[in-house]
Amino acid sequence: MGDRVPRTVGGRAGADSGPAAGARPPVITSDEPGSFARGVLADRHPALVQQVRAAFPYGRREHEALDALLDEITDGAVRPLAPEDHDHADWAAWGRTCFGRSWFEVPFLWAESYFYRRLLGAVGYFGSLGEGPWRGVDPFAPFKRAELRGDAVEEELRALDALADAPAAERATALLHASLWGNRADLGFRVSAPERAAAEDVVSALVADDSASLWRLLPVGGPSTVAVVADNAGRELIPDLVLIDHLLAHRHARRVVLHVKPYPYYVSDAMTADVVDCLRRLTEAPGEAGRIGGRLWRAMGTGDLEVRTHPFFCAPLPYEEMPDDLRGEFAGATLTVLKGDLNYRRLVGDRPWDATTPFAARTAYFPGAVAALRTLKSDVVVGLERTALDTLEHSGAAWRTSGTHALIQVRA
Ligand SMILES: O=P(O)(O)OC[C@H]1O[C@](O)(CO)[C@@H](O)[C@@H]1O
Repeated sequence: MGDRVPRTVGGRAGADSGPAAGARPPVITSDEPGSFARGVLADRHPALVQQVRAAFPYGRREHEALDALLDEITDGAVRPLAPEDHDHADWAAWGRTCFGRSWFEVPFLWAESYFYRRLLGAVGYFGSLGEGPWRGVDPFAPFKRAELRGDAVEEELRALDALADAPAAERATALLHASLWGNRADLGFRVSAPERAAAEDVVSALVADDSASLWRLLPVGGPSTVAVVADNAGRELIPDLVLIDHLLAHRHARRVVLHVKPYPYYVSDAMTADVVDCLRRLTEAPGEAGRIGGRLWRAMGTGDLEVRTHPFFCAPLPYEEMPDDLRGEFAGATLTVLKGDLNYRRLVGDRPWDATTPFAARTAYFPGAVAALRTLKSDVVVGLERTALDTLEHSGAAWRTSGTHALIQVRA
């Protein structure tokens, strides 16, 4: 990993120092029985190891490494990367306070992020000493591919025809909501919680909706550059791309920069290869979807749409600790849109905040206007009205983690 990702702050992954640390609740860990975080580490991660193992004809070396990882994440202590690993120094700094401890005791966000790094290592994604037959083979590609070819995507693409002639404002709202709810289609979320995936049938609700502020920041014909920090590929990235096309075609933005992950992460997170797959899926579709795909393909060629990546997107750190080059990048955007649950946790901090803490206060450090589009799939949330919060808390539903609720929050 590059030197552009801060290393000196690594200790903070396990501690509570840093700017304005005073009033912060402690970072979430996974040691509380029955907690959401514990379920992810105790159930979801082991299930994912087995799914990846079953999806490829890996050799003995990869199977042994997966066995060792499974033992470590269920019963063992967190082990560091091997000294010869390309990113050993980064993780040595970020994990300084975590190695040797139980996976359940260290910060949840750190443990998840490091789990994905270790899983990639076990299946040889980074090769050994720059070599290796499984180098660069995305272990999650079969799941992403199946989703992209599935009936749900087919139907969603067909539905674009009906929207093509809708008034611009109606279309804008529909596409913003499609991008928002696309975040519920997250393959990691489905690994051990099919009952949650079935929550698609449940009537969904917005717990905060600052969409009017979002559109105010992007007046038609303005010189705006919009940064979109993508989350999942497939069923989320397709509506993200359709929204981006709308921003460009209706002149809400002159330019869009789409930020993706540099390597496979949290199962279905989008990388450049996934953007290409989605664009192909769009261009090969009939009707409006195909036209949108064609426009986006051309926008890539002219630079109106640019795809970028940065090692920080796979770092176990909050955005508050982003490196200067990324800070500069976001500072230059009219608006940065962060998609998804993990980006939200990294944006506001992975801590059990009082849910009425103002979103603007938690994101004041962010360089420029920022919007979060997220379905709620973990405990962290801020920016709620007291009455809305009380109603949710009294509902008895798992509204924070089940993906049935969503939010659009904006800090101008
Ligand atoms: O794809 P998203 O929306 O970032 O969601 C990923 C989420 O999945 C989990 O890994 C498990 O639910 C969360 O910890 C994380 O926030």
